Amino acid sequence: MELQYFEFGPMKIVVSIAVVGFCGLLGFLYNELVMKPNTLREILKKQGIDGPRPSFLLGNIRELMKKPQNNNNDKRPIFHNVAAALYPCFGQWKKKYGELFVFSLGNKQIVCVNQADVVREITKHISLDLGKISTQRKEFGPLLGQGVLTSNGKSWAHQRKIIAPELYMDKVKGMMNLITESAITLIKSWKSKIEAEGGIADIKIDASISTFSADVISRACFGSNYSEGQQIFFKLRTLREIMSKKSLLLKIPGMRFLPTKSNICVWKLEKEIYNLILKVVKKRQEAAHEKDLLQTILQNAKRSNLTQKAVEKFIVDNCKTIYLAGYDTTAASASWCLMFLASDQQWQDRVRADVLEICGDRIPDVDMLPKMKQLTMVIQESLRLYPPVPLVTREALKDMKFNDVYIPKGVDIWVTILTLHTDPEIWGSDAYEFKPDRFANGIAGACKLPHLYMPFGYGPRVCLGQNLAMVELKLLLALILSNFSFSLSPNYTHSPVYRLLIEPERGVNLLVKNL
Ligand code: HEM
Repeated sequence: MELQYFEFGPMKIVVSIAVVGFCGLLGFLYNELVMKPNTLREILKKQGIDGPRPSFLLGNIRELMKKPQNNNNDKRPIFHNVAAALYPCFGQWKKKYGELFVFSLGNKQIVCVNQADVVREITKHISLDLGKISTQRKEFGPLLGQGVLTSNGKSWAHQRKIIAPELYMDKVKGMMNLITESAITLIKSWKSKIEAEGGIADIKIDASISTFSADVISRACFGSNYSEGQQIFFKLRTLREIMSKKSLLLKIPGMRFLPTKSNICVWKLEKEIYNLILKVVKKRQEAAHEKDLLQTILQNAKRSNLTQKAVEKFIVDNCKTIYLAGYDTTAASASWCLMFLASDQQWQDRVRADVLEICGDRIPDVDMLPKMKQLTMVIQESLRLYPPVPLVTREALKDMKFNDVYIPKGVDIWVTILTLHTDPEIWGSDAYEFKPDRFANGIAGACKLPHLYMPFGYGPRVCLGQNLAMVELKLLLALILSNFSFSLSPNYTHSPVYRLLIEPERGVNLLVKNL
């Protein structure tokens, strides 16, 4: 037999590397998209946790995208079953597969939990093994970075320890003057509109509410003002809107560098936000300033042994988190509260009477806000029906057990706040109605299982800004109620939409007049 020698020229080396690389890629994709998801599904299925069959690559994305047929121009009655309007598939899956079911998004297996005892165990869990969506998941990277909202383990604990004290109630009390000034600017702008329109103005309130909440975050946390932070907020909102539509596509390497339909490139937007935040930081470093959140973040970054680039990233990611987490959430909540008060004249009168009794003609201060019980009830009810963050996610970073349910490492857990907040079994047959009275005896008196009311999330990762958010909401609403009376404008179209937050897609139009 003759031996044949195989000569390796440069071309053959390149081809061999390409073939080996291609086979490796196929193997990797097969493992990620078929083997791993199937193994996890089998483990869950053995415990009776079943769910809709995933389609290859995209999982159940097609079902999630299906919306009930509706024409947004229709003037339909306002109906508060937001979950059914946004994601009918969740209701169908729950009906078919029970309180715990699994579905897929790409290679991710997600267990949706509606079972009260399992939710309780999850909310009580404090170990670092139950993390947030993993930082390795690049699709959310441009928006959230690796700040306190998305990091896990010791890195999260370190960041939370730095940021949390800056948003404790005693610090928020110190922000009252700033918040009041921002709210008064809004009141003045509405008064000018009313005057210009001859005594009654049709106001699309969203822009002014957003400016208020952006101004508060900029001034209270970053010592700048809205006009300086305006570009950052605008670009972050654009990025959030893109991410809410394209998060799965952005998993594909290279997608961040391609322009989207509206000709915006995610990578460029991310870079611009990065540079804008660094500009605010640089300005701060040049000028001495009183201690606020930005100052605390800067001091801690300086003290660390990180490289210059890592220090910058630490600062930018955490500033981005606070700008993002604290801005649109509060604005959306205020808009929904005003929508409810405008559509229910009795409640508007009742809350106003309460506010006026407490404040008279004075501007509300820190001691007055806790006394506004009727207003608190309206905010709580609005956050129940329209929680701006409709689901809270976790990832099992290790194999975990909640009651008898075994969740293998790598599976995501979704607690869908929106469905828990409107479950007739928990809230009664009037679960979809606006009835703030249910909170007359606090959350414990409002429903059978109070731990399932969680507009600010739960456990060790509960919202850091809830004190600030409640003070902002109360102060703004109290000032609006004591200056104006208002009703829904004929131009209002009820249009809740999910863009990582539940917000009114077409805004909220009110007819406003001076009291
Ligand atoms: C009405 C307004 C707000 C709502 C409904 C809201 C809701 C939430 C929810 C549901 C979470 C997730 C909690 C979890 O995973 O269990 C969260 C986290 C967070 N929120 Fe808020 N939030 C609001 C306002 C704010 C404000 C004003 C700030 C800051 C100024 C803020 C900062 C944060 C931060 C930093 C986290 C991450 C906490 C962590 O992972 O350790 N939020 N928020």
